[in-house]
Amino acid sequence: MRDVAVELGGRLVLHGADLDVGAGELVGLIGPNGAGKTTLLRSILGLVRLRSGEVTVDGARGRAAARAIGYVPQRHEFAWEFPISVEDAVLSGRVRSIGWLRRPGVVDYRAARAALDRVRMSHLRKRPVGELSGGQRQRVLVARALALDPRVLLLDEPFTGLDVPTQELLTALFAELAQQDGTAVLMTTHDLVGAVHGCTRLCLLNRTVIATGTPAELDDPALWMRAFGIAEHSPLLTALGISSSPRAARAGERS
Ligand SMILES: Nc1ncnc2c1ncn2[C@@H]1O[C@H](COP(=O)(O)OP(=O)(O)OP(=O)(O)O)[C@@H](O)[C@H]1O
Repeated sequence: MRDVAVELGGRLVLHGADLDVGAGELVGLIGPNGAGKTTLLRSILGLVRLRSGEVTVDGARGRAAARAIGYVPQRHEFAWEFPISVEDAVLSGRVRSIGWLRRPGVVDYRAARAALDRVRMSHLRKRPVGELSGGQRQRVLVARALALDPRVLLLDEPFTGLDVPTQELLTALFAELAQQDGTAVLMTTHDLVGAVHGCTRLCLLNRTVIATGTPAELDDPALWMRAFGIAEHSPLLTALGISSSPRAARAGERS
């Protein structure tokens, strides 16, 4: 993503945003409410018009770029009242490959089962999606995104409202997808402590990219204060284990 600006409702919600996510990386996209995290993901998916700048995914631009991407939206964005089974919901993630009017074939069912296995949901594959708990729904959305074996995985707040075992299951899965499968994973989250411990790299966003770097490289309170608008002695810095004396070296900081 190079110098991306997005205007929504007449307001500039993202400007000058530069970000690279490489194969095998698990990048945490973090920032306060309204920072533009979802908008940034949507701009990668080609769902919002860029006012300026460009996004390329695996060499492709615009909607063509979306072919390489598996997307997990926020849970409330999916139509859970739709009368379909878990398996059908996951198969809907393969619609680009199956085609809208075709019936899924053996290959499609096999891929859906494999994706459900990865989130430990195979035993519920015949269950109507409307009967699932919040954590089970989240796992279905992840399986749906994995059904086409994407090279890039975009996750919008995947941990919201999940219990600790489900969080741990998904955290391990995202790490495995990055490290073993070489998937490029970009995830928005408000679980900052989890992001610091689980991500290979972080991107601090507040309408623009404030800084990117490994958690160790972002050990500078000034960056977090700028991104989150917090004070020098905020408990957040203590919780993240970031000392309150600014460092001279500011890895990846933009002027
Ligand atoms: N369709 C829209 N029309 C106008 N403004 C919008 C639209 N969608 C989002 N915005 C505005 O864009 C800004 C960024 O929103 P976005 O949802 O990307 O933030 P976010 O970082 O994901 O926030 P949160 O952490 O609260 O989910 C916000 O000020 C929001 O009000």
